[in-house]
Amino acid sequence: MRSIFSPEGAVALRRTVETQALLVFDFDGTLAPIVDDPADAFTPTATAGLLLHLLGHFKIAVVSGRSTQDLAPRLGFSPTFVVGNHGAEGLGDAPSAGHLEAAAWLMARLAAHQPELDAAGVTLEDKRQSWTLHYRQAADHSRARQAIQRAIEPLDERLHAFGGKCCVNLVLASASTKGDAVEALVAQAGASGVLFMGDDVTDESVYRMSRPSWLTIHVGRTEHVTGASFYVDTQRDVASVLRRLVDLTHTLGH
Ligand SMILES: O=P(O)(O)OC[C@H]1O[C@H](O[C@H]2O[C@H](CO)[C@@H](O)[C@H](O)[C@H]2O)[C@H](O)[C@@H](O)[C@@H]1O
Repeated sequence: MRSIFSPEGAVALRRTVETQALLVFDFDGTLAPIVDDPADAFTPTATAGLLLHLLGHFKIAVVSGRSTQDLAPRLGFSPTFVVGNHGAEGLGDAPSAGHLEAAAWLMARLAAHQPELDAAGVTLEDKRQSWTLHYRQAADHSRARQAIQRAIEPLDERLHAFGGKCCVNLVLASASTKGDAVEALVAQAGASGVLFMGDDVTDESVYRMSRPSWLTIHVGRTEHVTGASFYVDTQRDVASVLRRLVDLTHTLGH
Protein backbone atom coordinates (compact mmCIF):
# COMPACT_ATOMS: atom_id res chain seq x y z
CA MET A 1 0.00 0.00 0.00
CA ARG A 2 1.21 3.48 -0.84
CA SER A 3 0.14 6.83 0.48
CA ILE A 4 -2.54 8.50 -1.66
CA PHE A 5 -0.46 11.66 -1.17
CA SER A 6 2.49 10.03 -3.04
CA PRO A 7 3.26 10.84 -6.72
CA GLU A 8 1.54 7.55 -7.72
CA GLY A 9 -1.47 8.59 -5.66
CA ALA A 10 -1.60 11.94 -7.46
CA VAL A 11 -1.73 10.12 -10.81
CA ALA A 12 -4.52 7.84 -9.55
CA LEU A 13 -6.57 10.81 -8.27
CA ARG A 14 -6.12 12.64 -11.55
CA ARG A 15 -7.38 9.57 -13.44
CA THR A 16 -10.39 9.42 -11.09
CA VAL A 17 -11.36 12.95 -12.13
CA GLU A 18 -10.58 12.47 -15.84
CA THR A 19 -12.76 9.34 -16.02
CA GLN A 20 -15.48 10.82 -13.76
CA ALA A 21 -15.33 7.70 -11.64
CA LEU A 22 -18.10 6.74 -9.23
CA LEU A 23 -17.04 7.95 -5.77
CA VAL A 24 -17.94 5.44 -3.03
CA PHE A 25 -17.44 5.98 0.70
CA ASP A 26 -17.89 3.90 3.79
CA PHE A 27 -19.44 5.93 6.63
CA ASP A 28 -18.12 5.17 10.17
CA GLY A 29 -14.39 5.75 10.37
CA THR A 30 -14.29 7.15 6.82
CA LEU A 31 -16.75 10.03 6.36
CA ALA A 32 -17.45 10.25 10.10
CA PRO A 33 -14.88 9.99 12.90
CA ILE A 34 -15.21 6.98 15.21
CA VAL A 35 -16.97 7.99 18.44
CA ASP A 36 -17.90 6.11 21.62
CA ASP A 37 -21.65 6.08 20.99
CA PRO A 38 -22.81 5.09 17.45
CA ALA A 39 -25.70 7.57 17.88
CA ASP A 40 -23.18 10.45 17.95
CA ALA A 41 -21.55 9.77 14.56
CA PHE A 42 -22.04 12.47 11.88
CA THR A 43 -20.17 13.68 8.80
CA PRO A 44 -18.23 16.81 9.83
CA THR A 45 -19.69 19.96 8.24
CA ALA A 46 -16.54 20.73 6.20
CA THR A 47 -16.48 17.19 4.78
CA ALA A 48 -20.18 17.35 3.90
CA GLY A 49 -19.52 20.68 2.11
CA LEU A 50 -16.79 19.11 -0.01
CA LEU A 51 -19.03 16.15 -0.87
CA LEU A 52 -21.82 18.52 -1.83
CA HIS A 53 -19.42 20.32 -4.17
CA LEU A 54 -18.23 17.01 -5.68
CA LEU A 55 -21.86 15.99 -6.33
CA GLY A 56 -21.85 18.63 -9.05
CA HIS A 57 -19.19 16.61 -10.91
CA PHE A 58 -19.55 12.97 -9.85
CA LYS A 59 -22.08 10.35 -8.84
CA ILE A 60 -21.47 9.56 -5.17
CA ALA A 61 -22.45 6.48 -3.16
CA VAL A 62 -22.27 5.74 0.56
CA VAL A 63 -22.04 2.01 1.32
CA SER A 64 -22.28 1.35 5.04
CA GLY A 65 -22.82 -1.32 7.66
CA ARG A 66 -25.59 0.83 9.15
CA SER A 67 -29.22 0.70 8.02
CA THR A 68 -30.11 3.28 5.35
CA GLN A 69 -32.74 4.79 7.67
CA ASP A 70 -30.14 5.36 10.38
CA LEU A 71 -27.63 6.75 7.88
CA ALA A 72 -29.78 9.40 6.18
CA PRO A 73 -29.80 12.06 8.94
CA ARG A 74 -26.07 11.55 9.67
CA LEU A 75 -24.72 12.17 6.18
CA GLY A 76 -25.10 15.94 5.83
CA PHE A 77 -25.60 15.60 2.06
CA SER A 78 -27.78 13.50 -0.25
CA PRO A 79 -25.63 11.02 -2.16
CA THR A 80 -26.71 9.60 -5.52
CA PHE A 81 -26.87 6.12 -3.94
CA VAL A 82 -27.09 4.87 -0.36
CA VAL A 83 -26.55 1.18 0.46
CA GLY A 84 -26.85 -0.14 4.00
CA ASN A 85 -26.42 -3.30 6.06
CA HIS A 86 -22.94 -4.12 4.64
CA GLY A 87 -24.32 -4.27 1.07
CA ALA A 88 -27.59 -6.10 1.78
CA GLU A 89 -29.99 -3.11 1.76
CA GLY A 90 -30.79 -0.44 -0.82
CA LEU A 91 -30.28 -2.13 -4.16
CA GLY A 92 -33.87 -3.26 -4.52
CA ASP A 93 -33.36 -6.85 -3.47
CA ALA A 94 -35.63 -8.50 -0.91
CA PRO A 95 -34.05 -9.75 2.35
CA SER A 96 -32.20 -13.04 1.79
CA ALA A 97 -33.92 -16.39 2.19
CA GLY A 98 -34.04 -17.62 5.78
CA HIS A 99 -33.88 -14.07 7.12
CA LEU A 100 -36.78 -14.39 9.58
CA GLU A 101 -35.65 -17.77 10.89
CA ALA A 102 -32.06 -16.58 11.34
CA ALA A 103 -33.23 -13.42 13.11
CA ALA A 104 -35.45 -15.47 15.43
CA TRP A 105 -32.54 -17.83 16.19
CA LEU A 106 -30.27 -14.88 17.02
CA MET A 107 -32.83 -13.09 19.21
CA ALA A 108 -33.46 -16.29 21.17
CA ARG A 109 -29.72 -16.80 21.76
CA LEU A 110 -29.19 -13.20 22.80
CA ALA A 111 -32.19 -13.35 25.15
CA ALA A 112 -30.85 -16.53 26.74
CA HIS A 113 -27.47 -14.83 27.31
CA GLN A 114 -28.87 -11.38 28.17
CA PRO A 115 -27.65 -11.26 31.82
CA GLU A 116 -24.07 -12.18 30.82
CA LEU A 117 -24.06 -9.77 27.84
CA ASP A 118 -25.45 -6.93 30.00
CA ALA A 119 -22.90 -7.58 32.75
CA ALA A 120 -20.09 -7.52 30.16
CA GLY A 121 -21.32 -4.19 28.70
CA VAL A 122 -22.37 -5.56 25.30
CA THR A 123 -25.16 -3.71 23.46
CA LEU A 124 -27.17 -4.80 20.43
CA GLU A 125 -27.78 -2.62 17.35
CA ASP A 126 -30.64 -4.31 15.46
CA LYS A 127 -30.59 -3.16 11.82
CA ARG A 128 -33.24 -5.67 10.64
CA GLN A 129 -31.03 -7.14 7.91
CA SER A 130 -27.89 -7.34 10.02
CA TRP A 131 -26.99 -7.01 13.69
CA THR A 132 -24.03 -5.48 15.52
CA LEU A 133 -22.97 -6.40 19.04
CA HIS A 134 -21.01 -3.40 20.34
CA TYR A 135 -18.48 -3.45 23.18
CA ARG A 136 -16.56 -0.15 22.75
CA GLN A 137 -17.94 1.14 26.06
CA ALA A 138 -17.44 -2.14 27.96
CA ALA A 139 -14.92 -1.99 30.82
CA ASP A 140 -13.19 -5.23 29.77
CA HIS A 141 -13.12 -5.85 26.00
CA SER A 142 -11.82 -9.37 26.31
CA ARG A 143 -14.64 -10.34 28.68
CA ALA A 144 -17.17 -8.74 26.30
CA ARG A 145 -15.80 -10.67 23.32
CA GLN A 146 -15.99 -13.91 25.28
CA ALA A 147 -19.60 -13.22 26.31
CA ILE A 148 -20.50 -12.59 22.64
CA GLN A 149 -18.73 -15.75 21.58
CA ARG A 150 -20.62 -17.84 24.16
CA ALA A 151 -23.91 -16.30 23.03
CA ILE A 152 -23.55 -16.85 19.27
CA GLU A 153 -21.47 -20.04 18.98
CA PRO A 154 -22.02 -22.50 17.43
CA LEU A 155 -23.42 -20.06 14.89
CA ASP A 156 -26.56 -20.88 12.88
CA GLU A 157 -25.49 -21.82 9.36
CA ARG A 158 -27.71 -19.09 7.87
CA LEU A 159 -25.59 -16.44 9.59
CA HIS A 160 -22.07 -15.15 9.09
CA ALA A 161 -20.16 -13.32 11.85
CA PHE A 162 -17.19 -11.01 11.41
CA GLY A 163 -15.31 -8.52 13.54
CA GLY A 164 -15.29 -4.76 13.28
CA LYS A 165 -14.18 -1.83 15.40
CA CYS A 166 -15.04 -2.93 18.97
CA CYS A 167 -17.96 -4.96 17.66
CA VAL A 168 -19.06 -8.27 16.18
CA ASN A 169 -21.29 -8.07 13.10
CA LEU A 170 -23.81 -10.71 12.07
CA VAL A 171 -25.18 -10.83 8.53
CA LEU A 172 -27.14 -13.37 6.51
CA ALA A 173 -24.62 -15.80 5.01
CA SER A 174 -26.38 -15.43 1.64
CA ALA A 175 -26.56 -11.60 1.75
CA SER A 176 -24.77 -9.32 -0.72
CA THR A 177 -21.47 -7.88 0.46
CA LYS A 178 -20.17 -4.34 0.07
CA GLY A 179 -18.12 -5.64 -2.88
CA ASP A 180 -21.29 -6.97 -4.57
CA ALA A 181 -22.96 -3.61 -3.89
CA VAL A 182 -20.15 -1.58 -5.47
CA GLU A 183 -20.21 -3.82 -8.57
CA ALA A 184 -23.99 -3.31 -8.88
CA LEU A 185 -23.62 0.46 -8.41
CA VAL A 186 -20.94 0.67 -11.11
CA ALA A 187 -23.38 -0.98 -13.54
CA GLN A 188 -26.26 1.24 -12.41
CA ALA A 189 -24.19 4.42 -12.70
CA GLY A 190 -22.62 3.37 -16.01
CA ALA A 191 -19.26 4.29 -14.50
CA SER A 192 -15.95 3.20 -15.98
CA GLY A 193 -14.00 3.68 -12.77
CA VAL A 194 -14.44 3.73 -9.01
CA LEU A 195 -12.80 5.53 -6.13
CA PHE A 196 -13.57 3.65 -2.90
CA MET A 197 -12.54 4.68 0.63
CA GLY A 198 -13.08 2.44 3.67
CA ASP A 199 -11.55 1.66 7.03
CA ASP A 200 -12.88 -1.64 8.31
CA VAL A 201 -12.93 -5.43 7.84
CA THR A 202 -16.24 -5.22 5.90
CA ASP A 203 -14.56 -2.94 3.32
CA GLU A 204 -12.10 -5.69 2.37
CA SER A 205 -14.82 -7.29 0.17
CA VAL A 206 -14.56 -4.21 -2.06
CA TYR A 207 -10.76 -4.36 -2.23
CA ARG A 208 -10.98 -8.06 -3.15
CA MET A 209 -13.30 -7.31 -6.11
CA SER A 210 -11.28 -4.31 -7.24
CA ARG A 211 -10.54 -3.98 -10.99
CA PRO A 212 -7.47 -2.16 -12.43
CA SER A 213 -9.71 0.88 -13.06
CA TRP A 214 -10.74 1.07 -9.35
CA LEU A 215 -8.83 3.25 -6.91
CA THR A 216 -9.08 1.81 -3.39
CA ILE A 217 -7.93 3.85 -0.39
CA HIS A 218 -7.83 2.45 3.14
CA VAL A 219 -8.14 4.75 6.16
CA GLY A 220 -5.34 3.72 8.55
CA ARG A 221 -2.37 1.46 8.02
CA THR A 222 -2.06 -0.92 10.91
CA GLU A 223 -5.41 -2.21 12.08
CA HIS A 224 -5.67 -5.31 9.91
CA VAL A 225 -4.33 -6.73 6.69
CA THR A 226 -5.81 -4.84 3.78
CA GLY A 227 -6.01 -5.37 0.04
CA ALA A 228 -6.40 -1.67 -0.79
CA SER A 229 -3.85 -0.07 -3.13
CA PHE A 230 -3.46 3.20 -1.22
CA TYR A 231 -3.92 4.49 2.32
CA VAL A 232 -4.39 7.67 4.30
CA ASP A 233 -3.16 7.71 7.89
CA THR A 234 -6.27 8.91 9.69
CA GLN A 235 -9.94 9.72 9.19
CA ARG A 236 -9.03 13.43 9.20
CA ASP A 237 -7.08 12.86 5.95
CA VAL A 238 -10.30 11.89 4.14
CA ALA A 239 -11.23 15.59 3.87
CA SER A 240 -7.79 16.30 2.31
CA VAL A 241 -8.45 13.68 -0.39
CA LEU A 242 -11.84 15.27 -1.10
CA ARG A 243 -10.19 18.70 -1.28
CA ARG A 244 -7.67 17.37 -3.83
CA LEU A 245 -10.54 16.03 -5.94
CA VAL A 246 -12.26 19.43 -5.80
CA ASP A 247 -9.01 21.16 -6.83
CA LEU A 248 -8.49 18.70 -9.69
CA THR A 249 -12.03 19.28 -11.02
CA HIS A 250 -11.11 22.98 -11.27
CA THR A 251 -7.62 22.40 -12.76
CA LEU A 252 -8.82 19.85 -15.30
CA GLY A 253 -12.00 21.78 -16.09
CA HIS A 254 -14.43 18.91 -15.32
O1 LIG B 1 -19.57 0.27 7.21
P1 LIG B 1 -19.55 1.43 8.17
O2 LIG B 1 -20.29 2.63 7.67
O3 LIG B 1 -18.15 1.78 8.60
O4 LIG B 1 -20.31 0.91 9.47
C1 LIG B 1 -19.66 -0.05 10.34
C2 LIG B 1 -20.34 -0.01 11.69
O5 LIG B 1 -20.24 1.34 12.15
C3 LIG B 1 -20.87 1.68 13.38
O6 LIG B 1 -20.10 1.15 14.45
C4 LIG B 1 -18.78 1.66 14.48
O7 LIG B 1 -18.80 3.09 14.64
C5 LIG B 1 -19.32 3.58 15.90
C6 LIG B 1 -19.38 5.10 15.83
O8 LIG B 1 -18.12 5.64 15.60
C7 LIG B 1 -18.44 3.07 17.04
O9 LIG B 1 -18.95 3.52 18.30
C8 LIG B 1 -18.42 1.52 17.00
O10 LIG B 1 -17.51 1.03 17.98
C9 LIG B 1 -17.97 1.03 15.61
O11 LIG B 1 -18.05 -0.39 15.52
C10 LIG B 1 -22.32 1.23 13.40
O12 LIG B 1 -22.85 1.42 14.69
C11 LIG B 1 -22.50 -0.20 12.91
O13 LIG B 1 -23.89 -0.46 12.74
C12 LIG B 1 -21.82 -0.39 11.56
O14 LIG B 1 -21.93 -1.76 11.16
